[in-house]
Amino acid sequence: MAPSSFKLNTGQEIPAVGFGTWQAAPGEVAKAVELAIKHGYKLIDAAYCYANEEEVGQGLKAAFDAGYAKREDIFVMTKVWNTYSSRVELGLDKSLKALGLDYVDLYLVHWPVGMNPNGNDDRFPKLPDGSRDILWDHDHVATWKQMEGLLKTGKTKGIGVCNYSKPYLEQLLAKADVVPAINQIENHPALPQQEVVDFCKEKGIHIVAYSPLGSTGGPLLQSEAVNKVAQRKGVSASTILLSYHDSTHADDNRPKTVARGATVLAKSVTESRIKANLEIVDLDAEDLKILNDYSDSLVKEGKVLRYVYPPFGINFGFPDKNEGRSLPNGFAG
Ligand SMILES: NC(=O)C1=CN([C@@H]2O[C@H](COP(=O)(O)OP(=O)(O)OC[C@H]3O[C@@H](n4cnc5c(N)ncnc54)[C@H](OP(=O)(O)O)[C@@H]3O)[C@@H](O)[C@H]2O)C=CC1
Ligand SMILES: O=C[C@H](O)[C@@H](O)[C@@H](O)[C@H](O)C(=O)O
Repeated sequence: MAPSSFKLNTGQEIPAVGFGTWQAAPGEVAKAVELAIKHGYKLIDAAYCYANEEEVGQGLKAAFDAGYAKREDIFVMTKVWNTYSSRVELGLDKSLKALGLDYVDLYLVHWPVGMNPNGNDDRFPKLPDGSRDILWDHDHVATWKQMEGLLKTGKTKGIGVCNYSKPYLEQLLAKADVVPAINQIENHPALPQQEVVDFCKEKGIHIVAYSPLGSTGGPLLQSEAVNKVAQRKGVSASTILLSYHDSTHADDNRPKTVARGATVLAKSVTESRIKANLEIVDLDAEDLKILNDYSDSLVKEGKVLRYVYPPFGINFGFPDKNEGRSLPNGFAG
């Protein structure tokens, strides 16, 4: 049986399946969050950068007012955006105000990068040539030190990161007093990211997989390997892509490689999909072999599919993206 939650290194329980809010447009995200909680989601993922936290907050309030859940039963996480990387408490205060909450369950670094806090836009400052206004001397470890300071404020119960590769995590852990509770990364059979997944497991950092369907429009739903498993199981391709993360050792005889034991976040503003995405099935060794063979072949051919890679121009240390400039305390190359 797939687990319904995982224990973090903070002692908190994080649900196995969560609800994403990126690109959920104003006008639809409040209802989507309310419906998600109504149908049983216990984890909501937000971010300052999504510019829709106020509506996410309205959805939370509507769900609480309707009695679908209590605040303490819902795990809420949000993220500090890059223009706030040197003022993380201000970033958190703004998110809490927008969400209408007095604490979040996890506060995350969204990307290990700083962007000009005094640039021409609050979220996406640009230079005259149209490129992002990056702080090239930004030290992502200094941001983490500020994150650690938040724990004593009571405004967040835990802290974590997103989009950290193994080399970046090594830099962070060398100077950290608090090990991140989670690393939220793009993860699916077409981007297994085994290097960072294994490293996180070794360090007690829980993986939260984003864009499990391949992000906008769910392109991975067309994958042949995924559909083959879906047919074997008599379920939809989306159920397979979501179950891929949650599968653990129901049966200890399974090869270790099948146990990802990660939390997965899926986004939808469509009620039928919101409901359907809660369905998790147990994948057996043969199912996982089909998916893992697909992953292995993409890795071997250098053809993994990374759908979310914003144009920062920075080398974040992911093996499939060895390009861009390095940051101090970042990827050494
Ligand atoms: N930390 C980070 O940097 C990142 C975090 N995230 C988080 O992860 C969440 C999930 O990732 P996201 O990139 O949104 O992409 P997903 O992989 O969740 O895919 C979302 C897309 O798939 C569609 N969809 C959802 N369910 C189904 C279904 N059952 N059948 C067919 N289509 C479906 C949605 O359409 P529709 O809504 O129209 O139904 C939408 O177009 C984000 O919303 C965000 O919270 C994501 C990216 C980066
Ligand atoms: O969380 C989702 C993604 O990371 C998203 O926040 C970024 O891709 C952002 O839109 C950007 O362009 O930098």
